Amino acid sequence: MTTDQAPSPALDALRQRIDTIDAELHRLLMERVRVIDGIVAAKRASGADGVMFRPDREADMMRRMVERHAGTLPLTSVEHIWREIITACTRLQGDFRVFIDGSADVADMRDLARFYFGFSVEMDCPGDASDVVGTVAASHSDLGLVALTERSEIPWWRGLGLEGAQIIARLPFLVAHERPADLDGLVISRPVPNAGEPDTRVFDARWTGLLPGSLMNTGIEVLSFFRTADGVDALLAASGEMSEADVLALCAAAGAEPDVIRPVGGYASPIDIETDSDGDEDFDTGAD
Ligand SMILES: O=C(O)C(=O)C[C@]1(C(=O)O)C=C[C@@H](O)C=C1
Repeated sequence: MTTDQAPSPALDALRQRIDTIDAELHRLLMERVRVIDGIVAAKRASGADGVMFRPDREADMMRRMVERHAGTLPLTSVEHIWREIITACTRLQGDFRVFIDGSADVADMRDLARFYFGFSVEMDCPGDASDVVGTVAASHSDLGLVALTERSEIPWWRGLGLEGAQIIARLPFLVAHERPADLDGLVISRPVPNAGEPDTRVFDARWTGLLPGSLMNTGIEVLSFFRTADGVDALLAASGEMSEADVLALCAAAGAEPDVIRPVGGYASPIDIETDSDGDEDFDTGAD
């Protein structure tokens, strides 16, 4: 049966070309999975266990994908297809679940989890962001997804630490004004074996007094903050090149003097796909 009233030889030829491309894509996917078998063996030989995600490697791959992309296929569609593939390839290395933050909008949170971790990953909602952190810390290789809000109802990041659950990625990775699955979120995991240096480091910082507006002018980003009775608990992001002492000094210069500052993870810098280095808008995100 054909869906076109008057199929033309030209249309037939184009469909044959599509069939050839689809068969080749499928063949390459199966070949990719055979390579993953080798990656599993290499990771085992190097003693890596637990979390199989390698966020720095994923970020590198995605950056190259953005650079080589051309044509009318929305970049976020390529991203989504690739996310499905990479999650399937990760699950072949060891099963994991994604624990989602129940304090965020459920539909937005599920969209975000599905977009980045695929349709077959098992999801669970243990409670709010603090419960996600605690559940991930107690797990072997599960991931957590926490929504990022400017002002937080709870200082959920207090449960993070470099030995337990920590921040490993920031979402969305491809930034555009309008895009699918656009909830701001952080991916939480137990330590990633042999992880490289992140572009951005994240700190739990606490001080007495107000949140100085000038803190943002120092190059430090306040990812989220919680007001305590006499001060502020903040989740701060700073360039990966800055040391803890640098961050402390910048905070002090802005008028906040943290009595606690702890590294709680880091992430690869998201890519703005609407503005390239020349300031041109040249990527189609699929937004209306
Ligand atoms: O390169 C790896 O370490 C892999 O596990 C492979 C792979 C992939 O499918 O490309 C899968 C998961 C990681 O997060 C990064 C990449």
